[in-house]
Parts: sequence; C-alpha cells; structure tokens
Amino acid sequence: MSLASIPSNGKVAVIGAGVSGLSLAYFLSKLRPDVNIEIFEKESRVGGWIKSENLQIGSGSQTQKLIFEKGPRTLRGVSPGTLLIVDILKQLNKAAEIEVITKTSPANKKYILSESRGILQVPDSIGSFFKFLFNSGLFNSQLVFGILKEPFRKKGPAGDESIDSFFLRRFGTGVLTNNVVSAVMHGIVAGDTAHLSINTMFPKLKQLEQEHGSIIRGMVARAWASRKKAQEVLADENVPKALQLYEKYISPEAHLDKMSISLKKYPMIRLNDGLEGFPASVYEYLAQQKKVNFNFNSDIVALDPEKGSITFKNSSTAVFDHINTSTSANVLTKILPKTSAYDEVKRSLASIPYVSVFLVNIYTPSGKLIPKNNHGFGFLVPKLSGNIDSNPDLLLGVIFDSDVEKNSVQMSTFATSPHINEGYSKITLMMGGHYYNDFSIPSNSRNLKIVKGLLSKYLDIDIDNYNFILRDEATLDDKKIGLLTENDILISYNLHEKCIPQYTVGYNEAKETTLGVLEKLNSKLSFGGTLFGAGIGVPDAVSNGLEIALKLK
Ligand SMILES: C=Cc1c2[nH]c(c1C)Cc1[nH]c(c(CCC(=O)O)c1C)Cc1[nH]c(c(C)c1CCC(=O)O)Cc1[nH]c(c(C)c1C=C)C2
Repeated sequence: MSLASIPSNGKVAVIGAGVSGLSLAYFLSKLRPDVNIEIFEKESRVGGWIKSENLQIGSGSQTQKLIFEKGPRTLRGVSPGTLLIVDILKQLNKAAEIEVITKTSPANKKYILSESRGILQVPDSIGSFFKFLFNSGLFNSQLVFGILKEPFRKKGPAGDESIDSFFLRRFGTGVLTNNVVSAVMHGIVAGDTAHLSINTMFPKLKQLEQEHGSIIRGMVARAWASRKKAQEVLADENVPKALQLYEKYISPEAHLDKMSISLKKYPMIRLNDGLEGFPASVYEYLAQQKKVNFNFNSDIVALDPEKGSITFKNSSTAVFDHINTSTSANVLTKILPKTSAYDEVKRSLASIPYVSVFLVNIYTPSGKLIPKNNHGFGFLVPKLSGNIDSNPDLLLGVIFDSDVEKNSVQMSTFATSPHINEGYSKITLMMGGHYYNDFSIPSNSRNLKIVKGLLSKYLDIDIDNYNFILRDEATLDDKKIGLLTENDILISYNLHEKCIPQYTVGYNEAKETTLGVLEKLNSKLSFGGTLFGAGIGVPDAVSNGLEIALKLK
C-alpha cells in the first residue's frame, strides 16, 4: 500500500499503544522529529497484549518479585523485528535486561503431546526425527506411502485452501496435521488447521507445490540450489532493505549485520524483568519527546480514513495527515464511516474471526510442576482426531517458564540473573482458542477445575496434597501475596477475549480487498497490530512499524 509522506510539522494519529503503535511512534519520531504524534490508547497503560504481571511474594525484607507473563514472553532470535528490538533496547540503555537461550540449552527442548505415548520431544535432528516418528506411533504405512507418493501427486490449484486440505491432498492422509501441524498452530494462533489458510500460514509450502509440482521435489531443488550458492552470503543480504535504512537514518552504530550473525546462535530472547520492559522503555522515551503526546482512556467513536479524522465520545473531532490503527476487526467495523464505500471493507473485516484464550500462570516454591524427564520450553497439544473426546480439556499447550528463566543468560555478559529461589517452578497453561468458538467458554470455576485435573493428568501433581491460592488477575489490584510454602500452588488466571485474529482461508484476499478499497479512496489510514500488520508475533509488529514510518518519512 502506498502512503503519502507527512508534510512538514504535520500531524499523525496512532491508535493503540501496544508494541505496534509504540514502535511506529518511535521510528517516526526519530525519522521526522518535526511531526506531531498523538497516541490514543483505550486502556490506562501501554503494552497491549504484552503484560508482565509483577507480584510480590512474602513481606518486609523477605519480599520477592514474581513475574507472570500474561501474553507473549519470548522473541525469536533470528528475525528483523528482533534485531530492531535488541538495538532499540541498547539505544535506550536497557541492554542489561536482554537474556538469551542458546541452541543447546535444555530450555530449547520442545515437546508435543502424543495420544498414546504422552509427552514426546520434538525432533531437532534427522536422527531424532526418525526416533520421534517411531515413538509417536506416527510411522505407519499410511504416512510412509503418503511421503513416498507426494513427489508424484498432481499439482493442486493455486487458490487458497485450509492447511488440513493441503496436507491431505499432498500426503493422502491427515496424520501429520492431526498429530503435529495442528499443535504448532495451537502454539502460534490458537487456531484450527481445518480453517487456517495454507497461503497465509505456510506460503512457502504452497509456493514449493506451485513452482515444483511437489513439496518434496521443491525442497530438494532448493537445497541443491542453496548448496551451489556457496556458504558466504554477503553481509547486506542478511539485513533487509528497511533495516539498512534504519541503520542509515536512525542508528548508524547498530551493526545489524554483525548482530544478525550473533543472534543466530540464540533461538530465544527474553527480558529479565518481563517482556513488558520493551514497550515500557519505548514509552518512557516517547513520553519525553515534545512532539509526542499520549492520550490514555481515549474513547474513539468514529474514524474517517478519507478525511483523516477521528471523533471521540465527547463529540470532539481531530484531523490528521495520517492515522495508523491497531484496532481489532470488530472495533474498526464499528468506527468506519456508515457509507456504502466501506461495505466491501466491512464484509472483509467480518470474515476474520478471533479466538479467546484462557491463560493460567502457575507458581510453586517447590520444583514439582515440571516432569523430571521433560525439562524444556514446554509442550503443545495437537487436535488429534479433532472431536471433543480427544481433547476434552481444550488444552492448547503448556509453557515451562521456570526452565526458560533458569536457563537464560544475560546477552552481553552470559551471567545468570538471580531467581526468586532456586527450586521454584512456574508454568503457563493456555486453553480454549478455536475450541471456544465451537463450544462455549466454560465459567472460570469450571476452567479452574479443569486446570487442577490437568496438573494431575500431565504433570503428576497429587492435587490433594496442595493448597491452591487462586487469583482472578483482571479483578485484583493488590499485587501482594503472603509467604508461600512448599505445599502452596499459586494460580493466576485471565480470560483473554478475542485476542488472536485467525488467518483463515481467504484472509489474504480480505486483506488485499481492504487495502485496495482504502487505496482507491486515497485514504490516510495504515495498519499496525495483528489484523493487517505483518503477522502475529511481537517482532513482526516492530518491523511493520519501521516499514510504515519509512513510507511516511
Ligand atoms: C497469548 C497467546 C499467544 C499465542 N500465540 C502468540 C501469542 C501472543 C503469538 C506467537 N507465539 C509463538 C509465535 C511464533 C514465533 C514468534 O513469532 O514469536 C507467535 C507469533 C510461539 C509461541 N507459542 C507459545 C509461546 C510462549 C511462544 C513464544 C513466543 C511468545 O512468547 O508468544 C505458547 C502458546 N502461544 C499461544 C498458545 C495457545 C500457546 C500454547 C502453549 C497463543
């Protein structure tokens, strides 16, 4: 989408002070210090879905800090957005907060739940791949024939289809999607492979089929071509164009080429005081800029993309040279003009469903929560046969937060940070997602019963021996918790309603239609966030912010 550059001393509105809006404001304030930036946020805090809940355990001199991540918690090591985040934190003198996990760290072991064999390690080498196939019971004649026949199956149509339909077409069986791919999708968008789009979620697989007639033949051809291309890739090729411009105009000392090589060693990055440290640091910086203004608890009732105007609940209207929004499809539909020019956009927005996630953080001072033989990042749950009986608890996955924390080291010094105590364990359970769209959302008390059942079913916790302390985090202002003993289990829960958009079949068309209509109308609107931004991850939001700021420059 082409965007007009902002006139001298112009005005830009940023709707949403999540990581998307903050990043855009950060880059734009650096590129165009003359531009006035008004940030409108409906809550009284910044960060959006990134929320590191800071609790205090014990009292007086015995007080210890306990952080529960309520949303994203780690960043992929290798991605343009992560390079930007690391460099911004360095610029803001927060580099000491950055921690990394090495490839060989125990925390980098990932697991998947198998219907018959329990928690199994996800393969990280060719050898462990075959071990996994055998152990998981996936290695059956259906899959073997499916893989052998794949190179010879007819190429399908270029149009969009569901992930399930694509895999079934290519392999003649649903065994891979039911047992593996669905688990990965649960861990990324909490969505169902029966509806998620292959063109959006796995564009490279579809491309391999279209270009080479087969995924396997395409992979072999690509591997052969990249072998021939030799090892030494030019440093510039490691750094996308937008990042080269970032280095040129914003951070000349960033050395992103070197940083990109060094970050390849780390599959995961986190911040020692919680991921909210990133939006909080950017906010701290922006709040000091004369031309940047934050408007909290703002209530927007109308947005006109052609006029560049925003109307508020108190009937006041403000006009801007550009508006960037990270609002959800539902909110956007409500505030767009009521004229027929927006009918097609509204139909596209209505085609994008959202899912809710019941997120449960659990802490105990004893190390009992994580199974002895399964230390690592956590485990994901596949949809298996897809009916309610195969996953009656509607569990999507479990993250072993304390393993990640205990195995991370400070990026610059490789030192470990002090922990709340050595023996503690902390995990996060994620439940619901697409299942909540098919079945209704259980009450909190029903969900907590399910959580206790899950602790006993998968994590060998004898729930009768423990005292449970429950916190409905959204309703509690007091963040102080008394001293916890070895027999206490603290459970803090939140229902994140409609938190993740689903990139279902037709999503790319819905996005193109919307952007096309807005372009024809000469609109002054651009998108951040997960609706029509660059993707669902935190690094995607930051690189999208940079791309837009460069266009508005
Ligand atoms: C709050 C729930 C979220 C779920 N997925 C995301 C969020 C914010 C976004 C997301 N998670 C991952 C990716 C891919 C890698 C990346 O781009 O960073 C994305 C886009 C991987 C991932 N999945 C889980 C974790 C902890 C991570 C690492 C990144 C992060 O901290 O978010 C676990 C997990 N996430 C979700 C579920 C249901 C789940 C299950 C255990 C939904």
